[in-house]
Amino acid sequence: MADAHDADAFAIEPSASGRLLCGGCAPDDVCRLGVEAAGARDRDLRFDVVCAHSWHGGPDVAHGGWIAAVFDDVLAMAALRTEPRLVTKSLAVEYLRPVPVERPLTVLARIDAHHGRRWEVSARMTLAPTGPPLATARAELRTRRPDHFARHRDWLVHRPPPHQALPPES
Ligand SMILES: CCCCCCCC/C=C\CCCCCCCC(=O)SCCNC(=O)CCNC(=O)[C@H](O)C(C)(C)COP(=O)(O)OP(=O)(O)OC[C@H]1O[C@@H](n2cnc3c(N)ncnc32)[C@H](O)[C@@H]1OP(=O)(O)O
Repeated sequence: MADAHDADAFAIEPSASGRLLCGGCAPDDVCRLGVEAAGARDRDLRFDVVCAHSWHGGPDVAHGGWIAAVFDDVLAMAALRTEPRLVTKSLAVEYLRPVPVERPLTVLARIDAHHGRRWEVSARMTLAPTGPPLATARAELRTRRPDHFARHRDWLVHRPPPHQALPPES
């Protein structure tokens, strides 16, 4: 994991059990969103996904934010095999049918195009093992510039949180 002095050394590496996990999930070696990589099929990466009841938004149906987060995760993973230093630039989700909680789901994700730092990726979510789409997503990813996190920290250091701001001059 990157330390405070070299945030740009941050890159996803397989966890103890071989999973590719984000920085928040890696210490516990489990994806809190319920996403498990399940292999490749033609151009698609396949993921087994279950929405825990705690992520419900309506009665026994998934919160749309959980669906978007799952897509963000799998779309990054689709490109991660080639490029470990990515960020999401844009993400568009189509919510087509309610997504049930506590039901096995399948998500297929693929790279549609790649030019330089720019990646276009897409994914679809169905009931497992297949069926009509419940939701689909498209995203544009960027390969991070080498100083991405350092630039962010430099930018932030000049914008302290309000309680640290200097009192107004009397
Ligand atoms: C938190 C990171 C996690 C990464 C993990 C990924 C690996 C996956 C791993 C494992 C499986 C788990 C999956 C998890 C997946 C999660 C993926 C995410 O959700 S990533 C988080 C959400 N996305 C962002 O935080 C991007 C925020 N946006 C940006 O940083 C920029 O807009 C960016 C890089 C997308 C722009 O790229 P350009 O190529 O279009 O343009 P340019 O020239 O680089 O920058 C344009 C302007 O944006 C600002 N900007 C760009 N980068 C900046 C930076 N680092 N700090 C401050 N400002 C920046 C500056 O104003 C700049 O203009 P001036 O250079 O000043 O003229």
